[in-house]
Amino acid sequence: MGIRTGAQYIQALQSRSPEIWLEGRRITNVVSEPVFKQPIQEIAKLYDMQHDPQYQDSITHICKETGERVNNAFLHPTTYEELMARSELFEIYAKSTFGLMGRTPDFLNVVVTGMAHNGWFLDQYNPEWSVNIKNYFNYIRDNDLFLTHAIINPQNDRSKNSHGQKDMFTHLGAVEETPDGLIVRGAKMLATLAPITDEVIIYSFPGFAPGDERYALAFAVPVDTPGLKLICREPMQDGKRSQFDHPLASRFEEMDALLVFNDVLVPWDRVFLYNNVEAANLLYPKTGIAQQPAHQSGVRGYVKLAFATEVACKLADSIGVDGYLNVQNDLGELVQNVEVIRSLLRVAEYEFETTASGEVMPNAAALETIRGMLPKMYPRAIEVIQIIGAGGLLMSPTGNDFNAPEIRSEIDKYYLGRDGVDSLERVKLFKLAWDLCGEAFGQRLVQYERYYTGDPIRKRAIFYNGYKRKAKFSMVDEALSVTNEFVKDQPKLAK
Ligand SMILES: Cc1cc2nc3c(=O)[nH]c(=O)nc-3n(C[C@H](O)[C@H](O)[C@H](O)COP(=O)(O)OP(=O)(O)OC[C@H]3O[C@@H](n4cnc5c(N)ncnc54)[C@H](O)[C@@H]3O)c2cc1C
Ligand SMILES: Nc1c(O)cccc1C(=O)O
Repeated sequence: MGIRTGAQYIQALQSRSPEIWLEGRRITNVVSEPVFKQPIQEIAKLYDMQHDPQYQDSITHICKETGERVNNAFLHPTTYEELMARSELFEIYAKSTFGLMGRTPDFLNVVVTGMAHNGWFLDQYNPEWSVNIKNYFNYIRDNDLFLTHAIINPQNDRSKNSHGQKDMFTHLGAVEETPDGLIVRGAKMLATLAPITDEVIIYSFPGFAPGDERYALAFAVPVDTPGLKLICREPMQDGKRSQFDHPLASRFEEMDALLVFNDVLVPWDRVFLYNNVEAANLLYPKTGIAQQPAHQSGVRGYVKLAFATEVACKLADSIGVDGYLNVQNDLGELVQNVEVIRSLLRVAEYEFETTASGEVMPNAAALETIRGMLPKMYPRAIEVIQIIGAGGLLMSPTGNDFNAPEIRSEIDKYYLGRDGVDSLERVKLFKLAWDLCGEAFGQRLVQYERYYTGDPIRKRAIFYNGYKRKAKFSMVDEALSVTNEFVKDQPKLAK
């Protein structure tokens, strides 16, 4: 089939009935549920862009294997040009949502592309696993599917491993093997956008210890597989608030869900890894499934940071405060942060790395630096919006107030901005800013940037330890060499 349209994506959602729970209600028709309606439209738009002549050549290509047109997320990059074809896709998709939706279909499609093309890794443990992931890759590519994923255990007692939790199946684990497949039980989090996806893929960040064998798993199943429950967090909008009052929150909320597996059967051909702690721990660092999606995250994060920076600048200009030195200092800092991320992305792409199997990967150090810096830069951009908007952010009237003739003249008089900025323009801008910096929707966006890639503190520590393993510190040795002769009888220290 190749690339789907938005209508085909929505039709597929309508054809299934996954077990979705939202505020204590079982959702029977996800497409007509107000909370999901607009986010579904935003994803459908991405599918439609694949057919739009303005974007088609930038975000899709003809698959060499099938001759069909498929999305660039399924392009296995072996050249710089192919890496950039993916970069272009990431940027076009991110701009379509101002970077506010992190788990658009390209993200996990890139993960599966990476996993499937690193079959050598799974082959070492079980050749069937690499065949399974390759077939799965072909399936999602040719049907243009949208995946969610859950790679974290539920947050119960983090001081204990999976096998040390109170109940053996709090964390998702294998219960038994059957001729048809593996029976799995327990929960996994945090499956962003799960209710409006086609398939669920499970694997894990490293961290398994001996004894965790039953939890060392990777597999994929359709989102409506019997026994799989999706328990949504509280929504941050009800789907009925106006786009005037909440121009971002009303459109771009990504629902997050806990996935509960109640003795779910995973067919053997959908098992990619099982019962192997070493393989589960090495899958993420060894196969590029960290590096390739970090390219998507970096580009998307760049767009989101640039968007928040634009909002801060427009806000300051609209009320005539951007002539003040303190405000210029804050805004200049944000613009420089955007430039830092843009530059790091270019380094990641120009200084690409080619693996032994010929896969071109964006430069790991540059991507990891983005991963380390965005969790600080994005919250800072939001803080600057809060500081510049100050009390005004809390004072916006609603769209209905503009439509009430009895107060319209007061609204127009007391809500206008600097010369040339009328009340409507100023209020619209402040509402946009409040969605980003005040609403629960905006707070989730901050939390996403802090944690989407794992704990930023531990990630930075891993980054430093990797640097230290390779570093020679030769400049320091060279600088100290002039002092070598000064002290007589220097102790000979082992290097
Ligand atoms: C909005 C959002 C969307 C997300 N979407 C997805 C998704 O689609 N799919 C998915 O799989 N995941 C998703 N994630 C999950 C993300 O991967 C995790 O939030 C992240 O890995 C951190 O894990 P945690 O939330 O369980 O925090 P925890 O690991 O429980 O950490 C809690 C606190 O304890 C500290 N801590 C915990 N353990 C240690 C330790 N061993 N050493 C030192 N300090 C420790 C941490 O530093 C942190 O301060 C999402 C997260 C967010 C916020
Ligand atoms: N956060 C990630 C994820 O959820 C899946 C794959 C990779 C990442 C990452 O940031 O490395």
